[in-house]
Amino acid sequence: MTTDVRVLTPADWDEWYGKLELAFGGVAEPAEERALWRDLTEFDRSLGAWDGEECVGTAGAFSFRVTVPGGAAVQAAGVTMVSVASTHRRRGVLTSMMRRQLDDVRSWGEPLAVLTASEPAIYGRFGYGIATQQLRAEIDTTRVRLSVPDGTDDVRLRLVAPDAPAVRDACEALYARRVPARPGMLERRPGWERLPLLPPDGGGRSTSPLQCVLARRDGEVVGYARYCIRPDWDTAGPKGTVELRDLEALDPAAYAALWRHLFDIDLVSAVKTHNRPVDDAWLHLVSDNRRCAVTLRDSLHVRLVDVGAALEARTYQAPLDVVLEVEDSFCPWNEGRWRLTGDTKGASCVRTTDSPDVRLSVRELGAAYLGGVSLASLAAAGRVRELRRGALAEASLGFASVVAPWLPHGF
Ligand SMILES: CC(=O)SCCNC(=O)CCNC(=O)[C@H](O)C(C)(C)COP(=O)(O)OP(=O)(O)OC[C@H]1O[C@@H](n2cnc3c(N)ncnc32)[C@H](O)[C@@H]1OP(=O)(O)O
Repeated sequence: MTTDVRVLTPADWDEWYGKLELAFGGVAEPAEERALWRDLTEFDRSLGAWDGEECVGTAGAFSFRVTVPGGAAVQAAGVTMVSVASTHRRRGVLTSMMRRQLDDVRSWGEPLAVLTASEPAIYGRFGYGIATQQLRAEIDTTRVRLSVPDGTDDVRLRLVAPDAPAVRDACEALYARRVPARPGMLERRPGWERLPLLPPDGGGRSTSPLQCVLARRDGEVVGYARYCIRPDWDTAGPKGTVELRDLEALDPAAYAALWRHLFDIDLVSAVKTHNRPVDDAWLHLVSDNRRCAVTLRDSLHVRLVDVGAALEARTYQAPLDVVLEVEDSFCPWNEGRWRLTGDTKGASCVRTTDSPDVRLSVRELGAAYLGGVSLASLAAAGRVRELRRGALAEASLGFASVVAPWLPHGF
């Protein structure tokens, strides 16, 4: 079998996207969501694998800018919409698309590729490491109490229509202010503001439409939460759930006021959240974390496409001067020794022939890159080797991030 991997044209999008849907089980997406993904598709960055006239593989790449430790926004290819037809699986079609895509990303001068995986086992072989986790929780609000900080009562909350242009713009402006504060967050380019406004549950009738509460202090918007309500009843009475989509706030009082609102809604007994940072502050406001059913799941996978540029683009929490010996069989241009020096102000990462201090593969570098996975813990798993005593601690401290990296939404 020979497949031809080529750039997607608008005329082929319907077949291409149909094949993607089929590979994910064949349940058609709601029309609004499908239309959004079509509008967001960057055709010249998307690939199809063709067996004659038939599309048998898909892979897209959005143009993202992702926050890295230190607050810079770094260009990244947001790898997405990857699939191979069930008739053509396990014959190397994905591998050929990943080969072409990473070569393309390199030629575009983007130091990073990032993705979220349908299954975490797929992408390590291509040099992606799991860099962020998402925290999921189902909080029993009949038993768990919140302690809120001073000033919470000064925050005024209003229920508003989430898609009213002024509301949407206020939420986007606040989101944009939050982006540099946390590694892993994505700048939202025009069009992407539609993503958090998609109807919950595909517009089905088992949940409420999306609701939005805006937090204001002295007239200024200081936070927002968007959620829906899934009502439920049993013989004992109401037991609905608040399903939180997103929540951003500029300060602790606004943040606490929004969470208190979610806890206080009548006729519900749980707040469910499927994607929060692992260091989210509500974990310290609750009276009983055992009744919050917290779980973690892998989220953003990071691939350093240009090791030197990527490591220079971020800052380091503690001064470091280490020689990294990098293995990268899939992108051999990264292989070899790199001297990384840096601190909180900036960094340099250049080729060297000096003796290596730490040996690791590009996958481990990707995992550690945003500061949420410690090089020391990877070393404890045998995935990073310390070759100079003290170098591992130096590198681990330097790479760590003060706030946990987090990807706020899928793509
Ligand atoms: C970023 C995103 O869009 S994530 C979405 C990914 N897509 C899906 O999950 C949709 C359903 N699945 C599929 O479409 C396909 O099975 C894919 C894309 C996951 C894999 O495509 P294939 O063409 O079969 O992969 P390919 O033949 O190139 O496999 C390369 C290697 O990956 C391995 N591999 C492929 N899929 C998986 C998997 N799901 N889990 C673990 N290993 C896998 C193969 O065994 C092979 O290993 P080897 O090199 O040791 O022999």
